[in-house]
Amino acid sequence: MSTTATIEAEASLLALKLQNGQIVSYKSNVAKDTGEIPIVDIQGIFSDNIEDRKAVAQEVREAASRIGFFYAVNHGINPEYKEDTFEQARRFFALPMEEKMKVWTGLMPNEYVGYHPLKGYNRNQRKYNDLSEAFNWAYDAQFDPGAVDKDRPSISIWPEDLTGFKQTLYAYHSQLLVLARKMTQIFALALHMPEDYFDEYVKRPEAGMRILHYPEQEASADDQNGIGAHTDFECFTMVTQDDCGGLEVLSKYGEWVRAPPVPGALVVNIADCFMRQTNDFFVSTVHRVINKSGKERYSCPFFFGFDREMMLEPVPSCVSEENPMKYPVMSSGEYYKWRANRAKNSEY
Ligand SMILES: O=C(O)CCC(=O)C(=O)O
Ligand SMILES: [Fe+2]
Repeated sequence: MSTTATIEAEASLLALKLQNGQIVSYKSNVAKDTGEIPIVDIQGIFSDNIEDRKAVAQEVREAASRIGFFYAVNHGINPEYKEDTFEQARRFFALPMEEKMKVWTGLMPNEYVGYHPLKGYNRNQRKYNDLSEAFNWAYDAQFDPGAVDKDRPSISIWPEDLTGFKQTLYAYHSQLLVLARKMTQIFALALHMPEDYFDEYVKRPEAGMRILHYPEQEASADDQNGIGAHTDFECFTMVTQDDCGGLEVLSKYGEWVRAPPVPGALVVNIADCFMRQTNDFFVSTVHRVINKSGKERYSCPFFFGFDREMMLEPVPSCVSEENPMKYPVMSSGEYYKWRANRAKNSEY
């Protein structure tokens, strides 16, 4: 089956068909600095005073419903975790191809874990394949300080002879997991729901993480992406960037907006499960990376979503008789499996 590359939709609009079936249009392929992505100081989420937590939730509500992206600062995670993770990323991606292919994601049907080779995908049907490689791993109850079920097996695959690799990556994963559960409560407040509304959904969360390596790109942005335009699958993502830049976000006005690194910040973005559950109130915004920094870029997204067993029922504050649910209800697990398969299918 052939899918759309960049097509001339109208006289001056460009369009893309995404892996989730959505068609998006934009005015120009050139990104701008518009300052549309807000910086949210999230320190108040740790306060014992509900009013402090609600104040952060209000800013999150605005960002999540307008552009679907924000920078979270004062999140409390020691920057050493990031540095240690990037050191492991450099070590892993420098391995010979045959070593990396021992944990190839193709060995794990229906799952997104393992190694995704350089130029393995062409998400937007560009002239050259996407110039990035990645290693993904999944939630492991052994490394979850809040685990309800420590013996639950994890689905990840790990390289054998890389001492300290798994431990270092999970050290950061655990920190982000704790923050993500807290942020889930803030998202509940942001939706004008009780703070514990999603607690049951995240006891056994979907909490995948990945390290990515983007070599310096020589081809033009019209001919190649680092990672092509896409939306994420889960509820929300927290991205750790290095200082190269290159992340771009598609605004609802059809403009590519740069999301440059902000020191110490995590980039938080809404993903498709949250958009579905909030009946499009939260927006899962299309994004991509093009590394024109002249340096090797590394990044580390943490994807947080609901227990695979839970149904993606609409959030009550987001539906009404006048605004009925737009999406069929399915379990998170069914949705992830569908998306993982589409993402790994090179036709898209
Ligand atoms: O590398 C980044 O900054 C973002 C990567 C990304 O969007 C993804 O892996 O889904
Ligand atoms: Fe993404």
